[in-house]
Amino acid sequence: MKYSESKDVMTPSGNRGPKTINIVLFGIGNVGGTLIKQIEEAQPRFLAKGLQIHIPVIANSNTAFFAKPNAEKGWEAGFKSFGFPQFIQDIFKFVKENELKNLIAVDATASADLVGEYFSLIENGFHIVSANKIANTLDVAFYTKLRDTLKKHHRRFLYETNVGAGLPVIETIKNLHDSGERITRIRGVFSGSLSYIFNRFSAEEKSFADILKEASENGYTEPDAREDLSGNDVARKLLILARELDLKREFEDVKVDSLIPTQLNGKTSVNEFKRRIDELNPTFENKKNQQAKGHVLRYVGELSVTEERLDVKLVSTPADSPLGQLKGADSLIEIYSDSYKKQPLVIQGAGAGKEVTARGVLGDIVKLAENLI
Ligand SMILES: NC(=O)C1=CN([C@@H]2O[C@H](COP(=O)(O)OP(=O)(O)OC[C@H]3O[C@@H](n4cnc5c(N)ncnc54)[C@H](O)[C@@H]3O)[C@@H](O)[C@H]2O)C=CC1
Ligand SMILES: N[C@@H](CC=O)C(=O)O
Repeated sequence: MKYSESKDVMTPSGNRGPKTINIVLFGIGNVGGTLIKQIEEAQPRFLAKGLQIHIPVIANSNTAFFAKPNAEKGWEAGFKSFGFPQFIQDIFKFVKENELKNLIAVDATASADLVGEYFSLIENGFHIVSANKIANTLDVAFYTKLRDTLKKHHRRFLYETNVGAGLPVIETIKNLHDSGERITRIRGVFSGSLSYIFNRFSAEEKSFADILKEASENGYTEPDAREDLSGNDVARKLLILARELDLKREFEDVKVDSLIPTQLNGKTSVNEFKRRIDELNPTFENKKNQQAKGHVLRYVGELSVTEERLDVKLVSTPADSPLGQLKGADSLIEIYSDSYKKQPLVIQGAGAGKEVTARGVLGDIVKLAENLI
């Protein structure tokens, strides 16, 4: 498994060649697959700015593909024909043998197992960019240990897409907080998939189950849509923001109203859940019909920083309110602070979707690359 990347060569004008970043990509579903496409398309622009992004290793849950240099185009065929069973130790061996530098592991999975490998990735020289929210929502002991390990090995971990997909939510909140602003409350629609579902369900005569299926087909839901419907995904987002604000809260501290009816909760497998998805319909038809006139359903998260309270719930809100007017898979996040007391700072836009999320991941990669030599 030899991979000879184009080395840092001198150009005829005497300038150094482009700075090369080596990505090991875990997950080639909606986000990972789109990320490869976006990197290929943006490569000429990166090169013009002196940056070259290679993806020498592409892995899904069971296969790893060790690519040839500059051969990312058409990686799917290579992946199928020349993929190896995926073992993290083989990836470490490969990057070592090929002396690959500026290593970034991109986690575009929803896998807890991969998060378990973050420490060995860091110890083997990788920075991490993650769309996966799990590492930031395990217990505080794990959260702290991860940051201590990153510090010890001088590695970075960027995860802007954990909240609001491609929207600059974490960055904005972090900038405010780090500059001494006292954030008091963050509230809004944090789930792109549930925004899409309730925006349409409130306005159309289509069944809840049918709209949910379309949300999954569009790549808005989690790989297991029950993560969205249970409220876990929004709870994770609130917890991530709370921790950015130095609140040492645990996942169990988030008060969540699950949208999964009791008979489908708990022990159903993903496949059984999909088979019985129509059982969701009566519950949501009732909720829709029991509202006051001119009201719509929205699934809302609220972090009250001053009270250290995290709540996730379904509300009925006037159709002409800011949340009531949401369209598509938009998120709307209101940030209240000492400077934004009466009128919140508002971030709004697509809160899910493979294009916006992959672009957000690529944004983190480029940001990280700026600080590499
Ligand atoms: N789809 C969206 O709009 C957004 C997704 N995200 C996050 O991005 C992540 C990926 O989402 P999607 O691409 O929609 O999911 P997906 O289900 O389309 O793709 C997941 C991929 O991960 C792979 N995978 C699973 N376990 C793995 C492992 N141990 N090692 C390597 N690969 C593994 C699967 O084989 C699959 O290729 C999730 O954590 C999700 O929460 C974040 C923001 C928005
Ligand atoms: N499933 C999530 C995707 C982004 O995090 C959502 O619906 O918001």
